[in-house]
Amino acid sequence: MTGYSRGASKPSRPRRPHPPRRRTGPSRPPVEDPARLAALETLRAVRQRDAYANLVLPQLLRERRITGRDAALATELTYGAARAQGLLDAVIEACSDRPLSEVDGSALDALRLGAYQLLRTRIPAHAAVASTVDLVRAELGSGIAGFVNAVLRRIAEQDEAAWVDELAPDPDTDPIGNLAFTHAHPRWIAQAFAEALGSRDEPLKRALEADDARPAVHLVARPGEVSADELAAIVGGDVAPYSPYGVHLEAGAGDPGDLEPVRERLANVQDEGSQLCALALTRAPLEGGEGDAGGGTDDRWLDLCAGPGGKAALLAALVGLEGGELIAVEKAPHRAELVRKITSGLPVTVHVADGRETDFVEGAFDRVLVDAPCTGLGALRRRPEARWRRQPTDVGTLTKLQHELLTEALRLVRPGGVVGYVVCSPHLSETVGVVTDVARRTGAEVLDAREFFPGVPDLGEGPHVQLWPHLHGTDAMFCAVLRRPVRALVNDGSDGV
Ligand SMILES: C[S@@+](CC[C@H](N)C(=O)[O-])C[C@H]1O[C@@H](n2cnc3c(N)ncnc32)[C@H](O)[C@@H]1O
Repeated sequence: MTGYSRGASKPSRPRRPHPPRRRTGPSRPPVEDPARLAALETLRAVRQRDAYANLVLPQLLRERRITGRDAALATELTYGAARAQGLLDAVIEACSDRPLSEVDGSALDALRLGAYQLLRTRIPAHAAVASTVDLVRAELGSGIAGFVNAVLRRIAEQDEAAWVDELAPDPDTDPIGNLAFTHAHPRWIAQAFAEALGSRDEPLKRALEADDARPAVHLVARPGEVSADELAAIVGGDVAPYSPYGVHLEAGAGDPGDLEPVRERLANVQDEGSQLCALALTRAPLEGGEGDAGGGTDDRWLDLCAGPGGKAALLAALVGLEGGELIAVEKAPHRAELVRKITSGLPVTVHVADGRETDFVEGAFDRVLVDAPCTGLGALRRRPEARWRRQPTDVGTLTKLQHELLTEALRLVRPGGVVGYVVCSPHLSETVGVVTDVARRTGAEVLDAREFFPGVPDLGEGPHVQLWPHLHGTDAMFCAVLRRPVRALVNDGSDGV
């Protein structure tokens, strides 16, 4: 399986002038190629035990003291091969004498690593093939090395563009499938992007292209501690275009966790889109005067899905400057612990609880953030293997939870208070679908969220905001802002969904 549905137009296989040569005999001693070995082992962990490449690889690099150019090479090859997996698999399958399901898993990892070097890097073909084959021979023996050598040599016969031309679905009959293949996305995800963008041509192409590139790391300066200008000067980055607290680092600038301001808790790693969505919640005007129940206050904020705590830290720093406090709720205990760590020193109380079943009284908060669990289709750039792991069936389970959390948030906010609903996904079921339905059922007022993203261009027709990598340089975050009416909330008795 390659992850692409090519339907009736399954391509003919290329000619194979050289049948695979099977080598036998004694294995060579282990190769001295720490970068590729680390990449191969990470790809194996991703395949075998559903590991996350961006957790496994940094740990391997640290343990083996792999630094500098070797670390950069290992990172490029691992994340690149994980991201492009479906495209690579289609090419590998076209060059193999057996279906992928019959290829040994470890050999497949090596083939992905080799194919990525051949198709998507400037590493000379002979070096890409030889280094991969050496690794396989040392790790798996000469027999498998011969097979890998034969497949990689066939892949090397043409470049990525030629393979795409040969294997991608016809752009005239299946434009979305063609763009999905070309930019290494599963078709259903490209389809979801197309629906959110209202386009199956140039905007979709630009969105998928940007989503396939390595993202820059963004930092957020902690309000009240350091300004974005100061942070940019300290870390050698650029002040972000839209977030007053944001700083962009150069791609490949090393581990941001090693930066002194991050170690000293003056700054955190946080995508600029996440910063903007958290800030939107703080910018929406509240209603209700001193005489109203709970009215006139703005000092008790709630983050209903807080882990690992990036937005909680930003919100807490801001509410803290005004003498208020943030309550952070997180269901998973280990993620609640991360919230405690990242918000230490800030006015935050962390509760381990299900956000749908807390002990808080109705109307207890002035502002509530629901940064709901979601498919994460908006942050695929940052999670290399995620696009091939997520399934369309994940969407239904998540939208049910999203409905329930947003409904509860509207109960917990005071009349006249505001709720920010945020997901890191452009999938319409998780975004507009959830908000429209909950607003209809509860009678909550949907505000024009674009007003709370000052200076940010290309925000479309509103009232919700959908950010995009190709338009804003951020993750594809979605943000809606709802206000609980000063009159009572409607309860239509249904559980939603
Ligand atoms: C998108 S993440 C939140 C990211 C976070 N706001 C940040 O900026 O770092 C969603 C979080 O919700 C948590 N979660 C899932 N189901 C939940 C529930 N029923 N109640 C509360 N938290 C939940 C997940 O464990 C996850 O940590």
